[in-house]
Amino acid sequence: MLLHFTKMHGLGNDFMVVDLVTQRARLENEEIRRLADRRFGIGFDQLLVVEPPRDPDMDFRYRIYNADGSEVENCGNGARCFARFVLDKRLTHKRQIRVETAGGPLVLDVQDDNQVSVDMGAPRFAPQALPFDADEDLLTHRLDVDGKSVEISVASMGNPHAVLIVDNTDDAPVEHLGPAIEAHPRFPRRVNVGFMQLVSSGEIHLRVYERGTGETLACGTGACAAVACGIRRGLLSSPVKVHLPGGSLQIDWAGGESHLIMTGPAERVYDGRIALR
Ligand SMILES: N[C@@H](CCC[C@H](N)C(=O)O)C(=O)O
Repeated sequence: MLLHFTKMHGLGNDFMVVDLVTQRARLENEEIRRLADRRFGIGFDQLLVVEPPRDPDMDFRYRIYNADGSEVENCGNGARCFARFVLDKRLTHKRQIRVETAGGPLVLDVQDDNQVSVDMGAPRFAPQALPFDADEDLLTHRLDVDGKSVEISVASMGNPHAVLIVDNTDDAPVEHLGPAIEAHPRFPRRVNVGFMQLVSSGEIHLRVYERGTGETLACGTGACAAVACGIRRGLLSSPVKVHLPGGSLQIDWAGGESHLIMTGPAERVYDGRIALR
């Protein structure tokens, strides 16, 4: 069968977006890995699937798969592309869209300048929220990696994040520490790893080694987690501009149980069809 899809990106974090409201398909793990391959397939960091909601108070169900085929709880850059996609494909006329994800509900707001703001919910720092093997909810934790002790903060944005502060993201040890922390036994469901350089109380540089994908040009939930950890530690104050290799996002967060708002662009690249095996 031929599956219609749209290739999109949010700051270079790229997606294959598939409408399973008007099409039928079974996308198994092996098929997703084949489609994600940048030489033998379409190539993407995440596959985003639009499904009808199971909860009548929601507009859609938003499902997310990493390039390695694993299904995950949340994707921030993907959420902005999801909103553009359902409007462009006329699956809704609403500019405020409520979606259910495996990590909880999200509210997506498409603005007049085509920027999309996403209510990402409240960050959670308790180790069991990720999960992370630690006795207490601390601002920072020590983690032994390859015989060295590194300082991390942890946060869940529906999906799990570890955040390290580095002097300069340009020469941060992303390729070495990223995979080692992603697969660290204290993170039983693996983790996304952010490397944050503080520029001022309202500006950071960030690189993210994503669980199930590797380093991407931008990670929306990673930006939210880094800002939440920075504000909680008293190092940042809202709003914070986050500069990622693919571009910049704005994150607003008043702290505590308040919801974090992420604002940034969402771009369509092309529409296509591909034969499924
Ligand atoms: N690119 C994303 C995050 C995608 C999921 C992540 N790799 C995970 O496994 O949790 C974003 O923009 O948030």
